[in-house]
Amino acid sequence: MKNLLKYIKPYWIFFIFSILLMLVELYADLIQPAIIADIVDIGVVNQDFNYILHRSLIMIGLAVLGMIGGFGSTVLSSYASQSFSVDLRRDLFKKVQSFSFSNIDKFKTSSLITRLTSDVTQVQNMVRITMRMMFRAVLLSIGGVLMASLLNLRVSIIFVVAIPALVVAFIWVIKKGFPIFSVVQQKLDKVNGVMRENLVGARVVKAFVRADLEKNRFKEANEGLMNSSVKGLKIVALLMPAMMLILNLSIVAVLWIGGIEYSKGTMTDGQIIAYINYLTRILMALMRVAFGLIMISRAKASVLRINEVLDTEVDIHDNPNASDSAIKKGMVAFENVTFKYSKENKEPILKDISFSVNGGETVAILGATGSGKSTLVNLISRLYDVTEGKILIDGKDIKSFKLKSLRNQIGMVLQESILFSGTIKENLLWGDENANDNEIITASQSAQADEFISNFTKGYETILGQRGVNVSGGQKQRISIARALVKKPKILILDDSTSAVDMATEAKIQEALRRKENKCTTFVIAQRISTVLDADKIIVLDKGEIVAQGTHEELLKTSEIYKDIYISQMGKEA
Ligand SMILES: Nc1ncnc2c1ncn2[C@@H]1O[C@H](COP(=O)(O)OP(=O)(O)OP(=O)(O)O)[C@@H](O)[C@H]1O
Repeated sequence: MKNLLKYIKPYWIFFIFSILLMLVELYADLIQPAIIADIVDIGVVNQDFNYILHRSLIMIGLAVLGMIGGFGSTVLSSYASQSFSVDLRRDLFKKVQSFSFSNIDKFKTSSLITRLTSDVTQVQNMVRITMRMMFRAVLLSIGGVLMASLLNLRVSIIFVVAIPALVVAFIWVIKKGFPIFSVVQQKLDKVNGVMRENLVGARVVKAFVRADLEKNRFKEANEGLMNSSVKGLKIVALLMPAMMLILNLSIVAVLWIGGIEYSKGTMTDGQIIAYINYLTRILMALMRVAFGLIMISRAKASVLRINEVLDTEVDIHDNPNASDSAIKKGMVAFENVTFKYSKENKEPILKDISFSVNGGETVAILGATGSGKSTLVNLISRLYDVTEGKILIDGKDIKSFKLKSLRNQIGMVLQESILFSGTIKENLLWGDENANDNEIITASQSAQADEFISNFTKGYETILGQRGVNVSGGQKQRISIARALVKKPKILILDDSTSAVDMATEAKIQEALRRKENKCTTFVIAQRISTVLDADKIIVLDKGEIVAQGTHEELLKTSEIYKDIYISQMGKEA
C-alpha cells in the first residue's frame, strides 16, 4: 500500500476534481427518482401537462449535467491512473536495471515481463475503478438509501435484510477470489515463459523438430491459464444471478409493503415508483461494488508481485566510501577468494582462489566445463560479489571503486555475445558513446571485424536484428570484442569470446591485442590451448580450485593436468 500511495500522490488533485465532478453526476442521479414521483403524483394524477413538461425538462437538464460530470470525472480519473501506471512501470524498469546478476537469477525473465506489463495494468485498473466506480457506487448507495428512506421509512426495512445479504456475497468474493487471481497471474507468467523461450529459441525448436512438443507445452500452459481464469469467472458468474435474485426479491418486497402503505394512504403510487427506482439504482451500484472488489482482489495479487520487485534489495551497490578512482596499471590480485551463488549451496563454486597479475599481462584460464572459469572473471567487475576473501586492482579492494567507474574501465566480452537491435555503429558505441569514427574503426580492426563490416553494403550503418540475428556467430563475437575495445579498457575480459572464430583470425586478434596501443591486462578464457600458449600466466582450474599456475613452459613441467590437456589437443609430437 505504501508503495502505491507514493505513486498516487502526484495525481491527487486530478482524483479530487474527478470526485467533485462525480458528485455532480451523483446529485443528478439521486434527484431524478424524486422528480419522477412528483410527475406521477402531481402531473399524471391531476393531468397537468404543463407540470409534466416543466419537470421533464428539468430531468433532461439534470441528465445532461450528470453526463458532463460523468465524462469529466472519467477523463480525469483515467488520466491520473494512466500517469500512475507510467510512473510505476518506469520505476519498475529502473529497478530491474539496477538488479545485480543474483537478483536477476531470482526472478525469471518472463515473470519480470508479466510484472511490468499485465500486473501494472491490473493495478492501474484497480486505481481507476476504486477512484471512480467504487467511490461513486458507495456514495450512490448511501445517498439512495437516505433518499428512499425519506420517501418512506417503513418500506426501508427491506434494506436491513438486502444489504447484509449483499455484504455476505462481497466477503465471499474477496475470500474466494484472491487466491484464484494470484494463481491466474502465475499461470500468465508460465504462458509468457514458454512463449518467450520459444520465440527466442525459434531456430533451435525448428532444428530439433521440437515444434509439436513445444506446441503441447504451450497448450498445457495456455490451458492452465484458461482453467484458473474460468475458476475466477465462475465466481463472477455465481455472483451475478445471486445479486439479481436479491434485487428482484427486494422489488417484490417494495411492492408488497408499499401496497400496504398505499392502502393505508401513507404512500402514493409516484412514491412507490420512485422507491423501486432508488432500489434498482442502489442494488446496481452495489453490484458494481462487487465487481470492483473482484478487480481489487485480482489487483491485490498484482500489487504483491510488483512490491516484490520494488522491495528487492539490490545486493551489489556502491560502498559508502567508494570513489571514482582511475585504474592506472591494471594489476589484479585475488586473495583467498571463495564464492557461492547462493547461501543454500553446500559446496562453494570457487575455493580459496589466490593469484596476482601485473598490469598489461595476459592471463589465460583453463579448465573443464563447469570448473568455474566464467564465475571467476565475473567477480572482477562485481557482477557477483565474493563470498569470502577479496579482489584487488592496483592494490585497492574493488569494493572501494564506484561500480560505474569500475565497470567503465573493464571491457567484458561475455560468453554469450548479445547485440542489440540498431546499427553496428550504435552497438559499438555502447563501449563509449563519445567515441569518434576513427576510434570505432581502430577497435574493429583489432577485433578483425573491420573487414567484414566494410564489406556490408551499408558498412557500419548495417542494421542488426534483435540479438544480432543477421550476422554469423563468429562475426557477432568479433563485434562484441570491438565493442569492448572501443571502451579502451584497462582490464579486458574475454570469456570464450573467440570460440566461433577460426584459428587464423583468432591469432590475428591475439596479436592485435598484444600491440602497444591496445595493451591492457587481459583475462582470456579459452577452450583451445593454442589460444593460451603465449599468455604471461596460465591458471588451471579444476572443480573451483586452482590446481596449477605458471607459463606454458613451467606448466608442461609441473602440471600433469595441463600436460594432458596439451597433449590431447596438440598431439604427442608437439
Ligand atoms: N547463475 C548461476 N547460478 C547458480 N549456479 C551457477 C550460475 N552460473 C553458473 N553456475 C554454476 O557454477 C559452476 C561454474 O560455472 P561457470 O560458468 O563458472 O563454469 P565454466 O568453467 O565457465 O564453464 P564453461 O566452460 O562450460 O563455460 C557450474 O557448476 C554452474 O552450474
